Amino acid sequence: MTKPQPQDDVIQVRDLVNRFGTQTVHEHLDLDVRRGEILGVVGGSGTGKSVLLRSIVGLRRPTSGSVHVFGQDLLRLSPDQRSQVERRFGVLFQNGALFSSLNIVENVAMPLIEHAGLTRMEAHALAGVKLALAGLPAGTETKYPSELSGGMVKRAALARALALDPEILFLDEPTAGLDPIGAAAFDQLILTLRNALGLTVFLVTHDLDTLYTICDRVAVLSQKKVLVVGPLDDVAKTDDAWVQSYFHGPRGRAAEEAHEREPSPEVK
Ligand SMILES: Nc1ncnc2c1ncn2[C@@H]1O[C@H](COP(=O)(O)OP(=O)(O)OP(=O)(O)O)[C@@H](O)[C@H]1O
Repeated sequence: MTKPQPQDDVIQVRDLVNRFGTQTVHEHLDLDVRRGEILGVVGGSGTGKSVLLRSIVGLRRPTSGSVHVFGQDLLRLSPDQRSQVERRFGVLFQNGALFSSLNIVENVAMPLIEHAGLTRMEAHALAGVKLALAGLPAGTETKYPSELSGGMVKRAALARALALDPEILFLDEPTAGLDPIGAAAFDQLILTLRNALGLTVFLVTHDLDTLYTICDRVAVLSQKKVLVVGPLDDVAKTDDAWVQSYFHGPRGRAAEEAHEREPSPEVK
């Protein structure tokens, strides 16, 4: 008989506390992220979704508690060891965060030159592949971020996040500011990339359509912790005022009905 295997978690957050002065954002927060899943993280404004993401990727030292990514605590590693782990994940921040003084291909090539030691020519060739993977039309490589639409900037930033072939992709509000058609296309791109590359995706979002269309599990941040985490249908039944008004308010019902009309065949 096969011995049951422990859950294959790539991220483990335990007893996390984050305070800013007298404000407590997280109090004893626990969360596991499973290999290969798309986890949607939701919660009211200011519940600490971005602070959680920043704590996991090592950009913020929590007040207390622990965060392990691939079993390693980033804040306890030497700079070299840390850089090895950081190469295994890519981050797409809310505003895209491209360098305005570099054109698109230079933006994507930068991590390949800095972290993978490629020559400029090699990095530009590979950056072109990543841009195509992210769905950037040919001819946009030499444009500057200010010359592209919001949707294209997101795709370019996604290409940069994918530059080093990460195993985990962190996305902070990826569809914010996109029109519904652009947002739906971006959702499909994330799903396709996860399915093709086996990525694990940690996705902070307010977008109900994204949750219904591509997320395997949803984590709700409320009352300074993860109030509930699980498949969306289970989470939506939680007896909590915010959960009920979010999932069963007019926008929640519209997203659910749209999903029932056109369920995504690709979600695991
Ligand atoms: N560097 C900081 N200094 C002080 N307070 C901060 C800092 N970063 C975040 N906060 C506070 O922590 C709280 C959580 O912020 P966070 O950006 O994580 O919320 P969020 O859930 O992502 O919100 P939104 O959905 O509006 O983006 C907010 O009250 C914010 O003001």
